[in-house]
Amino acid sequence: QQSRAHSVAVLGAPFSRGQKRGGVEHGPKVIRDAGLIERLSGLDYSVHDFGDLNFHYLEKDEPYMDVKFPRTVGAANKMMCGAVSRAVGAGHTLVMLGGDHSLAIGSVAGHAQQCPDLCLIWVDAHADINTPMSSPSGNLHGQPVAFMLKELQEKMPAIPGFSWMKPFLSSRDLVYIGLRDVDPGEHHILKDLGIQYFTMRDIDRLGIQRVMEVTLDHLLSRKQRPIHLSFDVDAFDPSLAPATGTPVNGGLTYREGIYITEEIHNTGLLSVMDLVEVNPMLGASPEAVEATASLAVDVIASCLGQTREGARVSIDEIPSVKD
Ligand SMILES: N[C@@H](CSCCS(N)(=O)=O)C(=O)O
Ligand SMILES: [Mn+2]
Ligand SMILES: [Mn+2]
Ligand SMILES: [Mn+2]
Repeated sequence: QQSRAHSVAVLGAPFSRGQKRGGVEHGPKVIRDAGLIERLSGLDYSVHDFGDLNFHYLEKDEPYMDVKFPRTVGAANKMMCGAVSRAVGAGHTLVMLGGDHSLAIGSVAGHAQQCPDLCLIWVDAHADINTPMSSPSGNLHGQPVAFMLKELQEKMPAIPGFSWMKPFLSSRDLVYIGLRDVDPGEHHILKDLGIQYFTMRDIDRLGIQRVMEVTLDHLLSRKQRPIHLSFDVDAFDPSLAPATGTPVNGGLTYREGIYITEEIHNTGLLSVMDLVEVNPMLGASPEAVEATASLAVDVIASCLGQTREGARVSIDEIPSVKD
């Protein structure tokens, strides 16, 4: 048996109140049903399935400054923060299964409690960096990054449910890949803060190999540090990942997405990853749901060392060809 060099923990986060479309709370189940644990068990990790967090949807949770379900989302992220901090503190590489992208607030905050020098790679069609004032929808799954950034602190009102956290991330420690649907307020923030981002146009111009080279150089050349990958399945083209809440045409190809995750694996620095926004109720057919969930499993497995060239095994592990 290969040495189990690392330990990976899987944590389900069945949560949907960062947006309005029901079903994304079933994301963890369909990703597990697509064989996630089995696939990870075949890699060089010991796999611990922590099951699903049990979130409470508060009955009374009136909008605040048009922000929807602030107290429910805030409480969910406080729970998420504690769970992620404990898992990383126990030495696990962590895979968080969403659930909507508002959960990244707690996931990255919990990771930062253990690894304050972490860097964040956000793979998404969207920037998810609206403030409560700039958000066109009031949905908190479009705002998580704004809650993390120290440079936005004076622009962020005190939202009920979020008094437990303080911004912890510097904008230089964040890179976006896959953007193609950015709101005006978000674009202003990206430019104002000088955040490094690669849109789908940049990927068309530079190619994914160069995008990853620049991304990893930007984040790691000064200092090697833990990587948090927050991967929204809607980064992929909707033809590949149809079962998601905010699909946008012209997304990542399968090969681009897998190249991103292979390069992140090869740094040896991946510490926490989120795989969010799989919504099985939004697939037009069972096949569409299965395709989206199976893609999520491929992305996670590739982050954790599954390769397209095959795994290195000792010769005596290869079943001899029976004559
Ligand atoms: N920018 C829009 C859409 S945000 C889409 C959120 S996600 N997590 O990327 O699906 C908004 O803020 O409502
Ligand atoms: Mn998105
Ligand atoms: Mn997102
Ligand atoms: Mn989405």
